[in-house]
Amino acid sequence: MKPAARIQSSIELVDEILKGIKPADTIITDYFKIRRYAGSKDRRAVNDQIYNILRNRAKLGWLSQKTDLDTTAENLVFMDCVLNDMDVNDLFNGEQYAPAKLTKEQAEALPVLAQLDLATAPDSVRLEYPDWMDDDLRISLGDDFENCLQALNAEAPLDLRINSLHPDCDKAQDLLNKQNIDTTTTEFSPLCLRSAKKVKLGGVQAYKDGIVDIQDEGSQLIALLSGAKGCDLVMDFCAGAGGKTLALGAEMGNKGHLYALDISSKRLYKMRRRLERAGVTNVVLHPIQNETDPWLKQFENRVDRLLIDAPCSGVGAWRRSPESRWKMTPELLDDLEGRQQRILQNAAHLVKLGGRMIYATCSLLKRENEDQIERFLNENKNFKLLPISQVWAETLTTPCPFEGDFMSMRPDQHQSDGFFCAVLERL
Ligand SMILES: C[S@@+](CC[C@H](N)C(=O)[O-])C[C@H]1O[C@@H](n2cnc3c(N)ncnc32)[C@H](O)[C@@H]1O
Repeated sequence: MKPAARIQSSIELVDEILKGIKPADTIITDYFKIRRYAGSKDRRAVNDQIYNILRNRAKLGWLSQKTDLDTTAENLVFMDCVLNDMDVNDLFNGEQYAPAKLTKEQAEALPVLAQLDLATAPDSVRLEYPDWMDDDLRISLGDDFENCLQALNAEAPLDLRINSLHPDCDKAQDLLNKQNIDTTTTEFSPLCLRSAKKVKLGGVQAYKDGIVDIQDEGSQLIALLSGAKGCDLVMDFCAGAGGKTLALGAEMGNKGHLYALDISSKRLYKMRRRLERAGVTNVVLHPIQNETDPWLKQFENRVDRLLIDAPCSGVGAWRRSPESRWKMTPELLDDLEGRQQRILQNAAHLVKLGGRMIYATCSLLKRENEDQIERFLNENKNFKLLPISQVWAETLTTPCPFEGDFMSMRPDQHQSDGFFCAVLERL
């Protein structure tokens, strides 16, 4: 593809992504599936530009206000090209497969764009977060506010979890290496291999054979801290498509019973193929209506480990889906907070005496994390919070980086996505 044709592809894709119907990566994959003429370099160039635009949405919005350009796909791509010193007069040339010639407004914007200094933009623009989250983010991130938000807007590495159930698990890194996938081990999860480069895993044998699966290091740690090893009855209450269920099943060595529940049967049943590939056989998939589903009654006071990987704002995963930050609203966040409270409150009775409830989110907001635990403990004197260093020492061999009660993984400090975890024991 000629450079101008790549720009035209970016415009078409951004236009589709702005509709907000499907996730960006799905839209990009589908787009290139039917455009076989695009080579891997073309795809990479377009992909990089799209993600650059998604990571700089607030900045491009601010520039569009200053230049009186509407935030259409054409204008966003145009401004991205200008910011990256591309020759827009050459690229926007109106030829076949290329973008239309520069409009009068775009041409007039060029000298204005050259003068604008993004460093003078408000924090929410510079650091790419919704303005309404300003107080919550400052309260939650404290002195790390700037560093953490910058890290949340950077490209994420690919984290893989070694499947300890597989007989070749010790060879995982070598097997990946043989397919030219360089990985490093990480500091906290003994099962994590990290690749700095994006890799399409579909054709990778170690992935197809279930020796590794995709899982961020922070998410791996939550499964390990759950301490499911040796337990008879473990429940993954918000199992989704099974990221943590797979890891819990491996920890249990396929012994005992692992119930994976979710209100979305569609998401839950997506797990089947992953379970098969990983050779996890002790899982029962069960969709529930909600946290008060009568089916749950049979498990009252019986569960050894109850993992609540609660629905949340996903702030900690912003670097993986940069566009998600603009989909959250104050109303949605209030609603999520209510749901988190209800799930904690209604599922807690399932835990047996001496059993543990593990509450986790991929959020960094205090109101979804520490505040939820504080509220729950105030209302439920039959639970106590275990210091995370104690739980870590029981379940992991790596040094615990946390001194307080909670695990709080952050991209700026631990190079993982943002994850929170608290472990409570039933008294
Ligand atoms: C953070 S996601 C789970 C991710 C998953 N555990 C993983 O590791 O891949 C939260 C899940 O909670 C589910 N959920 C929301 N409300 C729920 C409820 N009341 N009871 C059970 N699951 C619920 C959502 O459908 C969603 O799949």
